[in-house]
Amino acid sequence: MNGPFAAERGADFPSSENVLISKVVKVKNIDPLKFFLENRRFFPGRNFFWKEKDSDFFMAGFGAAKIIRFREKKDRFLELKRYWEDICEKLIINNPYGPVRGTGPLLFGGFSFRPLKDGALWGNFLDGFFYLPRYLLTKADGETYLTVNGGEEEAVPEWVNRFSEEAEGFGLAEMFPDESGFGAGAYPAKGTELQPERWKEHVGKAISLLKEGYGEKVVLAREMKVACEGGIDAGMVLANLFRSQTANYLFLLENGGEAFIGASPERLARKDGERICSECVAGSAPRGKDPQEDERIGRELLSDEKNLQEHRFVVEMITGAMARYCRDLRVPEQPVILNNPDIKHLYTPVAGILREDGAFFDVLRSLHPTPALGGTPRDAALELIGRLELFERGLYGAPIGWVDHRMDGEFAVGIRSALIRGNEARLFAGCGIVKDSEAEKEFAETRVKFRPMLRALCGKTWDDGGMFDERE
Ligand SMILES: C=C(O[C@H]1C=CC=C(C(=O)O)[C@@H]1O)C(=O)O
Ligand SMILES: [Mg+2]
Repeated sequence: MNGPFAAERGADFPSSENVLISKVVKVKNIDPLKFFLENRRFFPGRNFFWKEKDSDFFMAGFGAAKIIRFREKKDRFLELKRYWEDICEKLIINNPYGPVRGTGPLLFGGFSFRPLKDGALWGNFLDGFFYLPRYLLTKADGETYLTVNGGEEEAVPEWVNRFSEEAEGFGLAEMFPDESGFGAGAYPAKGTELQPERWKEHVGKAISLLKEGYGEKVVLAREMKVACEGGIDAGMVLANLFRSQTANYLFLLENGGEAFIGASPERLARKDGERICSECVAGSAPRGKDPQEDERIGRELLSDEKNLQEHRFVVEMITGAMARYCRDLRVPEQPVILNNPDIKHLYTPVAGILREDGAFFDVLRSLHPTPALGGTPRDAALELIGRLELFERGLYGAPIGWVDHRMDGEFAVGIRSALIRGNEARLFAGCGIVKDSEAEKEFAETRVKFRPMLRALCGKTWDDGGMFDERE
């Protein structure tokens, strides 16, 4: 394997010889986000946060009982699956509450979009990066649980109890006292679009190649850089996203001095017992300025041939992949509109019953990347992405989420996301290119997709002027 991190040590599966003890206790109901923001300082660079899409399910992970950071040998999904099964064979679980989703031993993390070629941006995450958290706070079905994972049984640590008592006393607004958001805009920030003209040229090339019959669809993404004097607090960005992106997944994955963060509308797969589901989210339009305009844009999107094409490739592929593993597959015939604060999407849910329990990793592996992030046919699209995209995707557009010892879990697609490092953030946004695409329109679509993260980082977007005119 080439690249600057090739010789790095410790980048593999850690030993799985020891018995793992996982203890679950119910704790007083506390606000998971507040709890996370207040206590992540005890485990610098070793935390994660997850909120499920459209639900009141949260997980906050603190510290690591194990860190799993690996390169692909042959098949990352199956390599991780084997490793996790091995750990799970030696588990002792002390959980008096029965199987509550998201409690007990589980891995949280993400894969890279493809095995990395160049470690410059994503070297610390490698091809897969997961935690078995030392402490895990879970909110599920209105109850709050704490899981403690380690080599021996341990009482609930003092910092958890202390927080429970004090939690009533303050809100998010007190943690981030700033009128323009939870700290957003509190310091000067500068946004730079990286190589926008070159990106449009490459989109033009992709359109020509598709017209020549090279393929049907390819997703091309681009990057922005936001620099903030005085550093970026990933916790503040998370709080801002939490406030604005209520229907989306919310994720933060810390890795030492770096953090991958996002608010994605797109589910890759969710498994709960034998039930499994995925989602087709592709085809986009901006929100209207008032309810009438918004309704009109929605109606037009539902009958717009170019966007319907983008969407159809995703439905065909996901349906085919799920059919290999499921029975009783349910797929609506027509998409509906999925609304986010800045953007509308075409949306089709896909759900079924797994024929073989434990096949979660197999499903993930066959779904990723769907044509919402790769293209059709997959191999031709991936080749084009390699040739035409101007950065390495890493965790952008890749599966991020969790899996437990029953092989239940959930993965989102890591879009509407950013990588934060020191006082700089890299933001990513892409769009589905088909034969009928136009480079300028696709460019405008990526600008809409950057908006939520820009606002969460610096309280401003394109409309506010002044800070986004510089280009590299
Ligand atoms: C690739 C992205 O969005 C995908 C998901 C939904 C809609 C898309 C579209 O309409 O182009 C993209 O396929 C992104 O947000 O970076
Ligand atoms: Mg699109």
